[in-house]
Amino acid sequence: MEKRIAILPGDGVGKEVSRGAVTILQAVAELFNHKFHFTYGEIGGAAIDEFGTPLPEHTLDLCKGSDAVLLGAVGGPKWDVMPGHIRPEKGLLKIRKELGLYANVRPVQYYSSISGISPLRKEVVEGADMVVVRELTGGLYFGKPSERSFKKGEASVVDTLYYQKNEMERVIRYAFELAAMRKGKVTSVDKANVLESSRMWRETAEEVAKDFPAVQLEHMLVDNAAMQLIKNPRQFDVLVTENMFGDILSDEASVLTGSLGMLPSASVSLTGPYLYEPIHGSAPDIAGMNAANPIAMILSAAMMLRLSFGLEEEAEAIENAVQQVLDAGSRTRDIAVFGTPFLTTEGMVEEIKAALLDNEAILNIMSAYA
Ligand SMILES: NC(=O)c1ccc[n+]([C@@H]2O[C@H](COP(=O)([O-])OP(=O)(O)OC[C@H]3O[C@@H](n4cnc5c(N)ncnc54)[C@H](O)[C@@H]3O)[C@@H](O)[C@H]2O)c1
Ligand SMILES: CC(C)[C@H](C(=O)O)[C@@H](O)C(=O)O
Ligand SMILES: [Mg+2]
Repeated sequence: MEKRIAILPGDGVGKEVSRGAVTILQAVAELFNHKFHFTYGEIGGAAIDEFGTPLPEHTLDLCKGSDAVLLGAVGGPKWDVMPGHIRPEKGLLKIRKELGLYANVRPVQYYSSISGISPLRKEVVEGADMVVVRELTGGLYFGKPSERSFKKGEASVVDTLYYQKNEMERVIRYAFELAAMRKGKVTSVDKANVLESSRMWRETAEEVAKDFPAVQLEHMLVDNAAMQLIKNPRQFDVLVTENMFGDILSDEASVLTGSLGMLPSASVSLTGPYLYEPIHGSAPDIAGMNAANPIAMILSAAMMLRLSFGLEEEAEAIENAVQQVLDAGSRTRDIAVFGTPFLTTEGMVEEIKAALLDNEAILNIMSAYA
């Protein structure tokens, strides 16, 4: 198979983890005899520095002309003080809007070999397996009016939570389709006791549910959902929710796995290429230190192979390699028990690559950690 993949490393650890994902994809191409053409584009702070805008036209064109897009992360303190309120994050919001990426799919998978890393008790997190489906091109992030150019000292400010019904309908439908292939339950998360938009969200969920008689629908208020996620995470299958609620709940859900560095995502559209990115940010506190966990990015690449290219076996090969190195005891700092040895970003990528290319290699890793 021959595919064009746009790589947008972005800022901070985004650059380090996307290098890792490309290494793994090259190994997959070699192993399974595919041709992946990687073309690099700028986004976020890196694009501001070079072109004065967080999403240059040529980056957008590159993405539109590719079969899939892999994105690292954007942002960092360097650009928090930019004049004219040019923010790296605006590039991310714009690419999501321009590519029509209406649903952001964030699987939260429990790995038994690193269960000790979560601050939650093993009995609570064991077996947790859910997907957060986050609406991605509407809601509070995109509603107008919005005073994105708030200036210090102003006495009032406005952000707007706006949705058209069809924007709710398509993402909720996606969640139901996903649940029908999984455990058959959708938890629709809203704030219907306060927000009018949430009342429409609830009504829409009820309407979509009629087309999926085998899928159970429950409604949950977002504040309760935040609590239930860490109290009893096994109750969840697919959660579907507004843009900002989904942003917050998915970072929270990463605590079940032990680290933000473990959670991949896929953003799907009705027409153009899908975009894949870890859910974490540019991690300025560890950027440039070869310390980031590349697994979220590598698992995002696996999601790309499965969802965009239909390469199920290849996706599974990556996921199995990740599972194997974790089972064998390989750790980056974020998932290492305090005081125990850990690998660099590159070290982890090399071990995953070795596991992918040669199952024998994993035995050597295991003996090294024994
Ligand atoms: N999709 C994106 O591009 C994205 C997502 C979130 C935040 N951001 C941006 O990133 C910048 C920093 O934001 P933040 O600090 O709130 O969130 P962050 O996700 O960058 O980091 C939060 C914490 O998680 C850790 N972490 C994140 N990814 C990790 C990884 N792969 N391995 C190990 N540890 C990891 C960081 O070290 C930090 O302690 C901001 O500018 C923010 O806007 C971008
Ligand atoms: C950087 C920011 C705009 C972004 C978001 O809120 O969508 C991030 O937190 C994410 O989760 O991808
Ligand atoms: Mg986020």
